[in-house]
This record gives sequence, C-alpha cells and structure tokens, in this order.
Amino acid sequence: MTDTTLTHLPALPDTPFLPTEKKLGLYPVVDTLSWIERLLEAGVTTIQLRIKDQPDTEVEEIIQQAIELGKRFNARLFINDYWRLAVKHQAYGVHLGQEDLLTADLKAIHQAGLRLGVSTHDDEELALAIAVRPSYIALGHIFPTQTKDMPSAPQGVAELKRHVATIPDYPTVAIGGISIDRVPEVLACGVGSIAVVSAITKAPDWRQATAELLRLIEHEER
Ligand SMILES: Cc1ncc(COP(=O)(O)OP(=O)(O)O)c(N)n1
Ligand SMILES: Cc1ncsc1CCOP(=O)(O)O
Ligand SMILES: [Mg+2]
Repeated sequence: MTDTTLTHLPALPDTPFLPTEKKLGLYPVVDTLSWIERLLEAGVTTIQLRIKDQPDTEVEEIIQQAIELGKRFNARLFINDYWRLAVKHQAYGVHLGQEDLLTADLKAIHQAGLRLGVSTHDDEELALAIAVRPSYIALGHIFPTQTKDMPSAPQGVAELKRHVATIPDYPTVAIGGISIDRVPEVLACGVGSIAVVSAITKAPDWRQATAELLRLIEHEER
C-alpha cells in the first residue's frame, strides 16, 4: 500500500458507515455454518464468516443461512469478502481488506445499510481506513499466526497500543495470533474487541476456550 493509494479509492459515501458497538467483545472468525451456530449458542454476539476463494454460486446458500442464524440470535454477523452476497441477503455487516477497498462498491454497501469493518496493518493502511469512515477498524496481525499467510511482520503490542490511541472514537478489533494467555496484554492496549480463529477452532475444548475468552474479554472489569 503506497501513499498514492488514497487517491485510488473508489467513490466514497457522503456519510460514515452505520455505527456498531464501541466494544465488540469476543469476535470469532470461522469458516462454516456449524461453527457459527455452535458459537452463537455458546453466547458469542459478534462473529465473522470467512470463506476464502470460492465462486459466489458455491457460497451463496451458506452465506444466506449464516445471515439468518445471525438474525435469529440477534448477533452482529460480518461477512468477509463476499460483499455483494452480504448486500443481497442483508447481512449485519461486511469485513473488507485493503485490496478489497479498491474494488468494492462502498457506496452500495453503505446505501444498503450494512456496517463495514476494515483491516489495517500499518500507518498508511490506517489512514486509508479512516478515509472510508468504517464502522470498525481491525488492527493486525499482532502476533505470528498459522492461520493466514502474512507478507509483513507482526505488529506487536506496542504498535497496537499506538494505533489504538490515534483512533479513540473508532471501535477497534485486534487480530492475529491471539491466544487465551495473550488476551490481557492485548486488552491493555485499549482495544474494544479481540478476533480469534485458532484460539477457538484449534482448542482441545472449544466450549471451555470460548467461555474463558468471553469471561476475559467481556465479563472482566477492564
Ligand atoms: C476482524 C478481521 N480483521 C482482519 C481480517 C483480515 O481481512 P483481510 O485483510 O480481508 O484478509 P482475509 O481475511 O480476507 O484473508 C479479518 N478477516 N477479520
Ligand atoms: C484472518 C486474519 N487476518 C489477519 S491475522 C488472521 C488470522 C487470525 O487467526 P489466528 O487467530 O488463528 O491467528
Ligand atoms: Mg478479506
């Protein structure tokens, strides 16, 4: 991402994206309907469906059902990448990466009343995200992760803290390599939410891991 990228953004909506909770809490990122259902049943209220690199026709039914589940549980379900299908089936929100920002129809997402979350990795990407005025800003990866190939180095908690301090009015989400034992130091950076994949999906006991993450992130005094 270069400085000139700001000028390459497509047409932006005239107003900010709809707001979401300032503290989105525990935010599991999962790739199946069964994970969505079991985590909503376990009390999760912010969640993302992240399916990678499938044709729209392959994922439409799953996305539609995930959105229905999210509504049934009154949860904040974000759809990663598939913004057209998210608009078509009226998801709560969409999560987009920096590259997606250059091609997605942000005005259409905004006009349809969907919330928008945006990924950032560094100062330039943060500036671009702020220009879009999304519903939340994600920061990461914070620690090394096995879940996604990352071209850059992990940010670490010092950089996370610095970034969070520059956007006090935005809901923030930290992501990447966050295990249960790292939650306290991540929360200490002032983030309102922690997104995890493997801390839940690779846990020996996902129920116990989810309960512990909910307790640490949402129920403990901060
Ligand atoms: C909460 C959250 N933060 C960051 C990401 C990463 O999104 P993106 O950069 O679009 O990469 P992919 O997830 O699409 O591989 C995310 N999904 N969720
Ligand atoms: C999707 C994504 N974006 C940045 S890191 C990451 C993966 C996070 O997974 P984990 O919590 O297992 O490190
Ligand atoms: Mg994406």
